Amino acid sequence: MPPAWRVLLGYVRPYRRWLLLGGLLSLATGATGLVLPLAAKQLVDNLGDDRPVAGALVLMTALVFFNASVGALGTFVLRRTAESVVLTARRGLVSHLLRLRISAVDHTEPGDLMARVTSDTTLLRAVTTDSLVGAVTGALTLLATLVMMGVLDLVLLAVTAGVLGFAVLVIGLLVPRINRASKAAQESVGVMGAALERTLGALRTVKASGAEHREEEGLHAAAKESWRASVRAAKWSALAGNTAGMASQIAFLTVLAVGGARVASGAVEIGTLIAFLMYVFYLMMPIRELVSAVTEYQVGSAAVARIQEAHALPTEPERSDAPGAAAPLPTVGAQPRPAALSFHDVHFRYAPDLPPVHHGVSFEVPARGMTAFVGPSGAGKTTVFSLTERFYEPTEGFIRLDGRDIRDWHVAELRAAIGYVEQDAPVLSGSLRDNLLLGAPGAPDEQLREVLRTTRLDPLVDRLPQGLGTLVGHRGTKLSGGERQRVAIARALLRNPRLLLLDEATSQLDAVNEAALRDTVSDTARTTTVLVVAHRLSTVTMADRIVVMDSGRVQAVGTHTELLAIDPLYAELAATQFLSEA
Ligand SMILES: Nc1ncnc2c1ncn2[C@@H]1O[C@H](COP(=O)(O)OP(=O)(O)OP(=O)(O)O)[C@@H](O)[C@H]1O
Repeated sequence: MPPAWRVLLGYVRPYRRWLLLGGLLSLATGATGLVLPLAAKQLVDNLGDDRPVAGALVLMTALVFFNASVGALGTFVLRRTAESVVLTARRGLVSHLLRLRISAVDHTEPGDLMARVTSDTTLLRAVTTDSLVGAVTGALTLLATLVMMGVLDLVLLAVTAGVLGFAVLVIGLLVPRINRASKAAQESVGVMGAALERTLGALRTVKASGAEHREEEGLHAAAKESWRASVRAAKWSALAGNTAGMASQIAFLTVLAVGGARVASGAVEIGTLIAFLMYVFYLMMPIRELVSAVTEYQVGSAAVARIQEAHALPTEPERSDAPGAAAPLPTVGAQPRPAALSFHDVHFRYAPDLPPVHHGVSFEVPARGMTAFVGPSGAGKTTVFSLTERFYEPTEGFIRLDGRDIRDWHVAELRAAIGYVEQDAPVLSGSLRDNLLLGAPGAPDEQLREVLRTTRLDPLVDRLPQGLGTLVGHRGTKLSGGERQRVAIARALLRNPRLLLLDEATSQLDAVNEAALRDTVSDTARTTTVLVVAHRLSTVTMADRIVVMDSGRVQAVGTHTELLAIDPLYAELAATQFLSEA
């Protein structure tokens, strides 16, 4: 992984002009601060020599106003740049997360990823202004102040440098501690995000299980851990900040004492000592800036590391000759050609440390018609769909859609050809219309009405006060299980798929709706290739072919009647579901 500063510079690059402007304004503010002591020296000298002081007073007033207004502008420009850096990081991360491989998502916690997008990116704000700009402006101002001090009196400069050198040593010891504590603090925010997501994402189950207290304890413990880590980081940062503050004060007092003696001995004038003391006072600002640059950099680099970790998660493969091409949208209105699907000796495991799920799966599904996949739980039926969608890649063997290896398809093109209804028929929060048009935003109203009729959703839409505009709640909680499934099926049909994958799509429907949907599927199968995974054989007895799977292998293929005669597993499944006589 590249070092944090290089990543940060990458984020900042598009805004370098703004950053430069902000930095210059900060420097201008610092420069006026440097001139002020000279004006004060002039004032004191003039007073001592009984000369007019009006000029020095006007200069000092002008400098104070200039300092305030340019300072405010500089702060605003830097803040704006920092917000832009946060925006760039967030956009980059969100775009990356949306393209993640499903296999990578399987190993992450959505709550932790959310924390990386929201909380970790926010920390870049401070690191941009305080670290990048603060380090440069702070160092330059510090250098300029030291030069001015040297011009005034070298002995007093040596005294100041001695005190500050000691502070730098102490702060150097604290820096690694700040880094470790910051990393732990941000990780604990991620852990808390994951814990929250787990509980709030299944609040009904938590309540039904009477587990509120246990979940509460877990969340409180995660919050406490986050507090503990942040407090540890705050402790080291405060110590570093105050070491710098204390060093400035010690320098001030030492200069006062040594300077007083030098004034008494006539080595320096009183005006010079006052100007020097003002510089020691002004020294505090760049020192604070530098210390905060160092501490914020530790916090920021921990955040950058977490953002980079998320960026390192693998994204989906795209066909090599079409990298980054925009996803083609499904053909609106027109009925596309149905596609054939075939698996050729497909072997697959979800992860290298997990047992294989497919041990050489082969089958051929011609274009058009309905094919059902049946078999015991865990046989690998849903995995057939996941591989067809290219959520995962087979470890051996290959899959063809329409005679073409699916690896030769652009992923977006492949998915545009497939309508997929997942096992738990997810519905996204938003309106019913948003959900239906998720995959086909340009679908004409006529087609939408047609699909609503086929999926028997039209009475629901008529009943709802806001019709298609009705909000369905988080994960569609305001809909019944059957309604959710029908919404998911309608959504898939609106994409005019060439291949429709229905996973347990009818399991939550009542008898009337199930029969209606069976008719819909049969109708669709006349113009499209339909694959159905079903446990209830009643829904698939009329399929053109049934693929029986067991333990990651295809055991038999045939029609319901053929399989009853030739396949003992199918006959057993049918017998347990009272379908043998069908
Ligand atoms: N994302 C995943 N990561 C790891 N293992 C998985 C994953 N998804 C499924 N599996 C495992 O793969 C095997 C096959 O799962 P699959 O969902 O394909 O079976 P299925 O035949 O559809 O079962 P069911 O009828 O119960 O839905 C199971 O043992 C399951 O535990």
